[in-house]
Amino acid sequence: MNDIKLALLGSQGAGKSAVLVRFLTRRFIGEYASNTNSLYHKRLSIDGRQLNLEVFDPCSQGSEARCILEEPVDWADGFVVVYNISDRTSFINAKNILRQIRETRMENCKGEMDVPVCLVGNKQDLCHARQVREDEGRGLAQENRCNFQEVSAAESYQDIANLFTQLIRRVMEHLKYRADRRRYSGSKSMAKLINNVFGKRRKSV
Ligand SMILES: Nc1nc2c(ncn2[C@@H]2O[C@H](COP(=O)(O)OP(=O)(O)OP(=O)(O)O)[C@@H](O)[C@H]2O)c(=O)[nH]1
Repeated sequence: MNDIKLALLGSQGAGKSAVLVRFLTRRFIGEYASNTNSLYHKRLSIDGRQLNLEVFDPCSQGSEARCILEEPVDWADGFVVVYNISDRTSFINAKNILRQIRETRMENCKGEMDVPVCLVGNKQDLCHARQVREDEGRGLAQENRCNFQEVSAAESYQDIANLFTQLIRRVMEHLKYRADRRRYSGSKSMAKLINNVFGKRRKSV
């Protein structure tokens, strides 16, 4: 069974809990406690594979709260970064969060392929009050080589289910890549060791 760890990041009130609860329960619940960190668990089957999904929904992060961010950035295998399409400040905050994910990951996992991230523009039902155009969201996602989806946690389940499914697939590929890489560098250093021990002896025969 694979363990997959995701973290949801974004501004206060962007709808992180609403998006996650929609995915986990198919329901929209209007209000959520926002002063605690929550860890959700779910067993899933994707492409015939059984998965243990853990999702970390931290209490809100302001753009200045780098220390709160670093914990989930180290822990998670993939990220959902949520902004509210009717709140430009939340979009700017999402931009900062994407940069911080990139920087923290670059420091910790040198040379690894990009960690899977999905940028989500929530509250699509509030398009009459839109402050962030869809192409701006798409452009930011392209710059950061991540997936992008506009959704409405209030109105629809399917888009949210699709984005989580795609993200989980990318996380599984990423974890496999990391495991293969570790195995490869392990066997390379073993080959080096064998060469060091026996290579010299062979030369002197
Ligand atoms: N119209 C609309 N409102 C939404 C949507 N998603 C969430 N909301 C509302 O936005 C508010 C904030 O939603 P939350 O899910 O608590 O947001 P959050 O990002 O988890 O907020 P914090 O826990 O404070 O960080 C709540 O009043 C939700 O009912 C949506 O798609 N459309």
